[in-house]
Amino acid sequence: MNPLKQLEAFGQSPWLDFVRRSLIEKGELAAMTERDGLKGVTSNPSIFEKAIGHSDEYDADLKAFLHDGDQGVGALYEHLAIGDIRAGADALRPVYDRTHARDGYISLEVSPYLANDTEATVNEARRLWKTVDRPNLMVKVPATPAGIPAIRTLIGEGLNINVTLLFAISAYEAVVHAYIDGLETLAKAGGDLSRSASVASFFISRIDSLVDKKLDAAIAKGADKAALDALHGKAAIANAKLAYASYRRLFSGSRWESLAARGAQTQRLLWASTSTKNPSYPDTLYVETLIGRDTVNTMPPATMDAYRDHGKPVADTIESDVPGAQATIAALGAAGVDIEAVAKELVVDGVKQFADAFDQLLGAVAMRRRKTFDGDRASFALALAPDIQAAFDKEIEAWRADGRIRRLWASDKTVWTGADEDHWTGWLHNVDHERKGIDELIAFASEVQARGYTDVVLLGMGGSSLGPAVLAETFGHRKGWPRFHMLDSTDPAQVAAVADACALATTLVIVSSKSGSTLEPNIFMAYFYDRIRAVSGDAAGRQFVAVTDPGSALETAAKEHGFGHVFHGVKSIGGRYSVLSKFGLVPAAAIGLDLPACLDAARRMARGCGPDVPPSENPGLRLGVALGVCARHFKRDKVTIIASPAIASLGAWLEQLLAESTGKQGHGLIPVADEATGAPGVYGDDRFFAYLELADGVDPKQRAAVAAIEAAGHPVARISVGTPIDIWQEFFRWAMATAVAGSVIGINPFDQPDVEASKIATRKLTSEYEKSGKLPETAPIYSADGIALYADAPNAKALGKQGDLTAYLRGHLGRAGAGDYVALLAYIQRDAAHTEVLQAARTAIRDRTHCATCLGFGPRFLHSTGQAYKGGPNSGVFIQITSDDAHDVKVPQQSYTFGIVKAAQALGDLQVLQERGRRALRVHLHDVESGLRTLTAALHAAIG
Ligand SMILES: O=P(O)(O)OC[C@H]1O[C@](O)(CO)[C@@H](O)[C@@H]1O
Ligand SMILES: O=C[C@H](O)[C@H](O)COP(=O)(O)O
Repeated sequence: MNPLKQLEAFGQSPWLDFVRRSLIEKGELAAMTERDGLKGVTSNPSIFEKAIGHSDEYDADLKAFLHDGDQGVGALYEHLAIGDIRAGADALRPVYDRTHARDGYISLEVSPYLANDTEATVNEARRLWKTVDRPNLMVKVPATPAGIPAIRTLIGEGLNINVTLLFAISAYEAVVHAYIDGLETLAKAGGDLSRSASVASFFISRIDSLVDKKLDAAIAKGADKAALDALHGKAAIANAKLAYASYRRLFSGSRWESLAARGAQTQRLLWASTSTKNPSYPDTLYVETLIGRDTVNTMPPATMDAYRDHGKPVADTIESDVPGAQATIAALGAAGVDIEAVAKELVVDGVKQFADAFDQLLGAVAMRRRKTFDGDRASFALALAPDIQAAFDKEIEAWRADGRIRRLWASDKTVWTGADEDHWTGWLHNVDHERKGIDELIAFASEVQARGYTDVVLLGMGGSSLGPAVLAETFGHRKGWPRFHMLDSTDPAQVAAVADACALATTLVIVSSKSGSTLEPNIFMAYFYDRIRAVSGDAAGRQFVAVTDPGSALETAAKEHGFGHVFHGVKSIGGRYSVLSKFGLVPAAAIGLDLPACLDAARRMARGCGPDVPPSENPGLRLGVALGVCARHFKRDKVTIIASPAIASLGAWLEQLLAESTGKQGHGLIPVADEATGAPGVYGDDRFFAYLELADGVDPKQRAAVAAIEAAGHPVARISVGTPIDIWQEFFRWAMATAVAGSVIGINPFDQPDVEASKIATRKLTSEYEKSGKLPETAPIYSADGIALYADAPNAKALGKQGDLTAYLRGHLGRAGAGDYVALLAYIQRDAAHTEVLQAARTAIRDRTHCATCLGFGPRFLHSTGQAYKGGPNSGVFIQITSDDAHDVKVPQQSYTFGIVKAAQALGDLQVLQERGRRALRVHLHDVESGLRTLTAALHAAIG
């Protein structure tokens, strides 16, 4: 007779410790119930890892499931695992019915990540129970200190529970008490006790593996070899015998009898971990010795095959020689091996092992999901030199080992500095939310078209304007939709130029400010309202919409002026992360983008970076760790962004995200956007390169330049962006990367403490102006040919007295050394001509000094890179460029002009840079055009 079948006669049920789709689909599982008397199945994360991660049996199902719509990695895993569990349950259903709910179960384990959280375990078990929806499911819950109360609750609710990771008799006894308590609760609630089943999975081989190791260590240290050798391979079986004795004792007595009288089943001991790990032990050791009435032995296929082949069943071996078992445990104690301590260690290790396996499993699913979606078009690769790679790997492992990505998604502020970061993580979850509410925006888009707007102007600063600007530049003017303009400058010429470029009677104005109190959008709004009122009269307000956080002053003003719409932002999303909320979506709607497609792309990345995607497969996390590690450990903090021409505008958005988020407390990333790409030799060792290549718009020269940079050993992140719509993926990827880099660097990536300093200085200057009618003046350190130079005492001293402009500039640039960057901060109109000459100067400076270079137009950069320039590392050498304005423009209802505001902003900015001990020189041009020519000629001469 098949020895497996004989076990039944001895009161033991053989279960299979293995799951695989083909086993069920091909009918093998059902066949085993006949052939081997198989009565149940157990699974665990390691088993699913082997099944799903190492076979292609699930590929077709995964593809089909994804074909119906994008899913997160956790959902994909569950789809596959639950498919198997349901099919397995159905195959075992005849056994369940035949044994009247005593046998015929299949087990599915709750996520091992929750092993130390009672409430989360309870919720997860309930969810799985409901989802699987089979009476012969057992939910596996570990016997950790947090798991035991969960077991009590779940039994009380009538769920079938397989208690896993049991090693200690004390824990086992606590589990039995929890079971009996739970049954009493269930009885009180009128539950059917006879249909409620539970097993207590006592792990066997793992005990021997650890105890044997400890014995070997003791022998190596000089303990009595013969005595200790005799204990090898004995601990687990002895422990099991004592557990079985406890079982007999605990399921007796009046308390139990009254439950039994109501039909309650005992919670059987299930011997798990019964494959022998030490090849010198017989392969059927943990079957032969553990036969007992009312028990289960779950065996992996190899053990089952071995037992079927040469097993020799003997009844009640578990009850033989219990005094001998006690003596073994005592002898182990005398040898310094405390079995309770061993058990504790094994629980911790068991949770870790399953969590590690789960990481691998989810990683494998994530990889398949990515391949299914992206194919070869969208990819992400890091090229890191060996020393950086080693530090990167270490950090990645640290994130994996403590589940930091899950903590990040759970808004655990200790991932960062423990300040108020938990209040600022709304962007993590907002894409789904916006996707659900998309109809409101689609209706708004139809209204924009129906009203026949020719132009749309967005008024806003930093995070409130740069995302929309990327969209407008990337997608261009779409036929049948308004042309897009953006105003984020107080330069009077720029303010007027934007308004003059619009047909004001048919212009839609989007006033975009989260706080609603930012100076610039408010004065832009006043200006545009006046101008539009002049053409549209009292109906002017209808041409305006506001995007702002609920209850802001802007919302109040919008209502007063009869704005067409007020769209709300989300308070827990800071400005620079806000493109994934109405701040990006309202302008996107107004210029005619396919909103569902935008959000689907963003959601794909959000899911790809999800809490269930382990670090090895998580693209946002990997990028963030690379950025953080390079800055923190290798002084490679100049994040140089190179993007395909069609998506080049992403650079300005990335700048504000990276700089304002990370540049503080003397640390951070200095983004370098729109710098001409050069040969490897022009770059210092302080660079990190991010190359965003549009699959449909590859610039071969750029690609070759990046390849040369990579070959020269600089760290490079290569991101392949499939199509322009995929920039929505980049919005999420980089938001995640920034949050992660912030954690690695050790700062709060959601505040901007140093922006406020400039704002305060500016406010002081404008109120002084309102009182006195002028801004404070200091004497220049040099003045000639329509140009004046200003510096505070320390900077003036460092520069010394020089004969001409070129000499001053030479001296100032000479202060930049290895690891420094040079930034041109231009408070002039941002137009193509000005950009071109300043870019040329920038390239020349970079090529000559090998320093990273930045170009910012004021006041725009104040809400972007300005934070890092003041709060980040003191490695900047600044040239501030200001000018007289040929034509100034009045700010309605104020005593000041845009020119005054701009001048006050520049002065305030300079003051703060100087207070922070930055190397800063102000160059004032009396006439912008001729002054710029003189300045750039002098700059070229200074470095020539
Ligand atoms: O949307 P708001 O509140 O007008 O702020 C604009 C910008 O100013 C800052 O608050 C500070 O620069 C940015 O973070 C933000 O994007
Ligand atoms: O329930 C089954 C257990 O998870 C399994 O038997 C553990 O076995 P192992 O120790 O061989 O991993």
